[in-house]
Amino acid sequence: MPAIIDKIAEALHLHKGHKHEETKPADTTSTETSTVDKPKGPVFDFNKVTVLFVLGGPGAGKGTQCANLVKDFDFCHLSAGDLLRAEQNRPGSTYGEMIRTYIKEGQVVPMEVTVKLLEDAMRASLNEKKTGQGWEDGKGRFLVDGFPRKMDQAIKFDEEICQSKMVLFFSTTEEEMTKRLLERGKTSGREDDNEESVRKRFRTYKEQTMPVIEYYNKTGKVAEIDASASIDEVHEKATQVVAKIFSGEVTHNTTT
Ligand SMILES: Nc1ncnc2c1ncn2[C@@H]1O[C@H](COP(=O)(O)OP(=O)(O)OP(=O)(O)O)[C@@H](O)[C@H]1O
Ligand SMILES: O=c1ccn([C@@H]2O[C@H](COP(=O)(O)O)[C@@H](O)[C@H]2O)c(=O)[nH]1
Repeated sequence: MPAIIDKIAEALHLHKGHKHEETKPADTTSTETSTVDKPKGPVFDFNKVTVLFVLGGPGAGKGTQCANLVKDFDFCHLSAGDLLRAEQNRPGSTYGEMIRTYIKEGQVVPMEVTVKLLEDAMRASLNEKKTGQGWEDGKGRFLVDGFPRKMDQAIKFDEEICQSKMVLFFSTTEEEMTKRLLERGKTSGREDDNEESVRKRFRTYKEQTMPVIEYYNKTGKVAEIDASASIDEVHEKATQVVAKIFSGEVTHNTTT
């Protein structure tokens, strides 16, 4: 493990038996109770916890559409970028400066940090005992937005946190995404909504995130949604796709 990852893992207590030593919501996790000599499996049970990954290029409209889908389907929306920005700004965080640098450079933060933030947020949400569709009997449903950005994150999350059900892939042209990001940059205050960072984010997207989408495409889990139209039109398409995923009508790759 490279030194920085080691340091991160140590501070996150990842060297000490990982999830099997942590408090878990009793009925959403795998069945093991002992902390030793057990085969590692996902922390959360796929049969109770539904995870839809939400991918697409920078500025494709992932966050916008997630906010709409939350209202339609009672999802818990977890944006990996938002969790990282919150950690960056948390007083006393060991990783604040490191996260700031990675985000400004459009690079993917070492996966241990992001996966841990997501796991903690999922656990907190499940322990909150939300009400609404899909939250009865210890169940839960999550839109994990802007994640996984890189193959190592995809494998780690599916194997150790929760097997994802499908990927919502919002696609549009780089030209349209750039236009949206630079417009957003006028008011967002985000340190990466400027021309230089946007260029770097697109490079990372092509080199590291597109292979993740290709990987899930090969495993038949990608629902591609054309995100070029207006927010309302894309929302309409996304709602139909998610409804079909929940009804079992969509179980393999689709394009809308
Ligand atoms: N269909 C759309 N048409 C026009 N503008 C849009 C559309 N969808 C989103 N936008 C706008 O584009 C900008 C980027 O959208 P959003 O933040 O949802 O993208 P994102 O994919 O989550 O971006 P990032 O990956 O950078 O976080 C926002 O200002 C949003 O209002
Ligand atoms: O899994 C992730 C997700 C995000 N990042 C970093 O955050 C920024 C911003 O992400 P948005 O989804 O656009 O809000 C991204 O460019 C990465 O630097 C990450 O490292 N890992």
